Amino acid sequence: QFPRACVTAEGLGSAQCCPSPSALESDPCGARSGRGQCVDVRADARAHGPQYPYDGRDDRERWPRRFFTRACRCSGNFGGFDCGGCAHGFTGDACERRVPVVRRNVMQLSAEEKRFFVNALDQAKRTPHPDIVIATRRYAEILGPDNSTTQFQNISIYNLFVWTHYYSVSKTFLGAGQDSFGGVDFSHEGPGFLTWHRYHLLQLERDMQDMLGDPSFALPYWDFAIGGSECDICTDDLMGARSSFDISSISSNSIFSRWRVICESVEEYDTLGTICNSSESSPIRRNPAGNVARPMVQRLPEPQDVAACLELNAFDAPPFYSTSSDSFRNSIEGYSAPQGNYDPAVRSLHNLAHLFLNGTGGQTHLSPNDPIFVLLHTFTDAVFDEWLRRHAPDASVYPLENTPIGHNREFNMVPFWPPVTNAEMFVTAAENLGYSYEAEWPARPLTPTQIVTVAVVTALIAVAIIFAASTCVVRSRAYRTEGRQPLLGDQYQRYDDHNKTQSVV
Ligand SMILES: O=C(O)c1cc2cc(O)c(O)cc2[nH]1
Ligand SMILES: [Cu+2]
Repeated sequence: QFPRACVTAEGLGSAQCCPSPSALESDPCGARSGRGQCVDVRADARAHGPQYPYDGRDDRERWPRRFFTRACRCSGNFGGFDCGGCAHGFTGDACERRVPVVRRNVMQLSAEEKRFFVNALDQAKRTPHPDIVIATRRYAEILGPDNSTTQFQNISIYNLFVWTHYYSVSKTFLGAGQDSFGGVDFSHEGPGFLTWHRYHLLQLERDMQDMLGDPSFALPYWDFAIGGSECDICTDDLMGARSSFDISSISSNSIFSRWRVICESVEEYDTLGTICNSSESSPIRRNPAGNVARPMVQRLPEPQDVAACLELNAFDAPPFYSTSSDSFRNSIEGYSAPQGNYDPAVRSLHNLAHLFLNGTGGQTHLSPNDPIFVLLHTFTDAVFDEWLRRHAPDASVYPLENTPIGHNREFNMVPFWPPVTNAEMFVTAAENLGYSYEAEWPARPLTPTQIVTVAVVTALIAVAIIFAASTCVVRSRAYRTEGRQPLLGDQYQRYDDHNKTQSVV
């Protein structure tokens, strides 16, 4: 994805993408007013893991340098591909004013807020992106036959969100007649899973803010860790109920029954070496809890699964892949159990929520076509943010090298523009990224040490109470025994006193 202003044959030839924020004058990146500067794009050259064995065969290696080597870097609170906009959470001519962007539980929105959100998504599905276009061919074929046209297309704001995900997971084309290579994923099965999806949501949220003219617009989230086999957001006031006529379709009362998916012809792209374009095809398919062949994915994650993964101390662990154990990232992504142990049969948390949907939302090349993707991923990002908050990690906790290609700390996330590294998203949202979550987290489960401590303290207290009570009983018995053998004089004295009191009354 690149700015429309950059994808002319001339622009690609120069390998520079530094547009001017004002259409009236040439002022790359708004440098004259101090908004930003046109700089060389740095791309990570450190070793990646063994999963990807090629070099130079894929446009996404050392992203985005195959296409452009110079881009805008914005100063202060300025932002955007030409520095004509503001960083997230800022507004005003000089981007000097903070605006709160608070992501809330979608189930707690009022009826009017729900309607507004659904309509805003539908507007994003229909509104062409004002600035960004998508490549529909690999770089080798990006110029048209006359060498003056280029293979890019306009796309709607929401479909761009779908396309970026597809592009990041697509296979490497190795040539006509050869199988494409599928052991590559620039946004899943590695530490970049959380940072990539965080930026993906930020881009959609920002595009929708601009579309709505409201810099405080916030995407809500779906707390999918509610257990059971009910999709609580699958109602016609939110993501659409089940159709009464087709178990895998959305009810015609929901606007989402009219949505059509993009990027469906994945076999064609992989055999011909083409790329998904903005053409829409069939409706969204969804059949929550309906995968009869896989009982394991018929129930949503449990609240304690979230509590358990938040307890994991290590952000990620070698080999920084979908096989990692004791990795917070692999647990929330859902390839290992919430407690951290890797088991190839397990699907938990984020992955389980995808597979539970059993349809468009459960296939990586298509999943964002179902708008539930947005809410599923804001929740995943909320858990990531809570982990960052509790564990306060240093930047060095994110691995610098030997992760699967695309996932090293300084790698520019594919295919975002302007370039943004995984490291830039490995920070707490409220303080650094201009948005926050309104969320409550399930109580932390006790550790074995804490359980033993509580048991010992409880036992000691019980012993103390029993000891005190038995001492009292023994003493009062002794007292009463003494009282039954009084001195004779004493006894008459007490009897007298009693009578006196009575006579006064
Ligand atoms: O099989 C999985 O675990 C699985 C499916 C799926 C779909 C998707 O869109 C994701 O982002 C992840 C994912 N994992
Ligand atoms: Cu996902």
